[in-house]
Amino acid sequence: MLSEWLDWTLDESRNASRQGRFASGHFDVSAPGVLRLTPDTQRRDAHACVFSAAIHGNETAPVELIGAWLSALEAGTLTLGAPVLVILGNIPALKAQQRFMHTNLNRLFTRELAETGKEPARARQLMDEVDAFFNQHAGLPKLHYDLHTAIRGSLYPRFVVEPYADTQTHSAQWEWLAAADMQAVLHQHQHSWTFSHYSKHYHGAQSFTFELGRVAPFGQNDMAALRPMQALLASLSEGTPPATRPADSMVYFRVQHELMRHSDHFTLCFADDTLNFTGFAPGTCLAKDSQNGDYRVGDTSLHVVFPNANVEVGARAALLVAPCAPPTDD
Ligand SMILES: O=C(O)CCC(=O)N[C@@H](CCC(=O)O)C(=O)O
Ligand SMILES: [Zn+2]
Repeated sequence: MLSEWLDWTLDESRNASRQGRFASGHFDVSAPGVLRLTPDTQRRDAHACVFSAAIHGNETAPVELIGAWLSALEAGTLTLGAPVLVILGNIPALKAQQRFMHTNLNRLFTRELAETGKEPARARQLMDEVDAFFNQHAGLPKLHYDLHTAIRGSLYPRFVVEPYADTQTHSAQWEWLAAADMQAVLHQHQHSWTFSHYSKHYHGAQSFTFELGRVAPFGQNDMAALRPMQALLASLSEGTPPATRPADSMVYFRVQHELMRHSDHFTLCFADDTLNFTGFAPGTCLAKDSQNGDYRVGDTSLHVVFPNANVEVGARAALLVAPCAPPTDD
């Protein structure tokens, strides 16, 4: 059964069907943690939708959200009208309830990937699945929502990262995101090789990384705050136009600088409980690195997002961002 897929993915010893029917379509499991849903009747407004979760294994709210949405399809309270590829990214990390096992899966989504190991192998498998899905539905507009939660609290608890790529984001997306109660948007300034970037860069999909609150164990997420987001997933999967709200009801930031960890002796100069989007005045020291020296804010204030001193050497330790104007119409 469809709603058992999540449990079955986590417990491969259990028997579950690899394909079958539900009220408004059929499903098949094409790889572990990869579920393809095909509608009996495709609606005119349908997108080819990719909904992914658990690219980081300890981010459980998106898994609960996908679970609730699958249950509605199973119960027939929601009708599938668009093809959807559902992905649970890092299954060993999801079982272990940790961000990753060996390396951060969400930095590996490039066709030039040279690394070997379990997470690189999983990244290759997921890229192949996305390629096959978008090729199968080449006549439809493409969309990928990669659902996450953030490690720390945030001045804007729900926000999206817009990956950097040539494809322009349609103005309707901002209105849908605002209606889904996203509070902020962060435009990336360079290629980042995340999963959402993969779909945008290689397939021209409308694509975002969503941060849906703060990391918490299963059962401890504030799912009430995610009802508007669930409504957006529901509309997209029904193939009906999503609710809208003015785009300028969200605040917008652009990445100015990616703060990298260059050495073993790397520290951030602010408290561990500093909220995402906290601003720092010109001249403030933000990081100390024995290899790279101190990093200080330049002439204009910067806000810090995803600060994490414990990343691998050579990895991103924070995004430094500045406010920008809301996008204008297409
Ligand atoms: O809270 C944090 O520090 C990390 C949350 C998270 O996993 N964020 C994504 C953002 C991806 C992007 O930049 O588009 C990540 O770091 O992979
Ligand atoms: Zn994440």
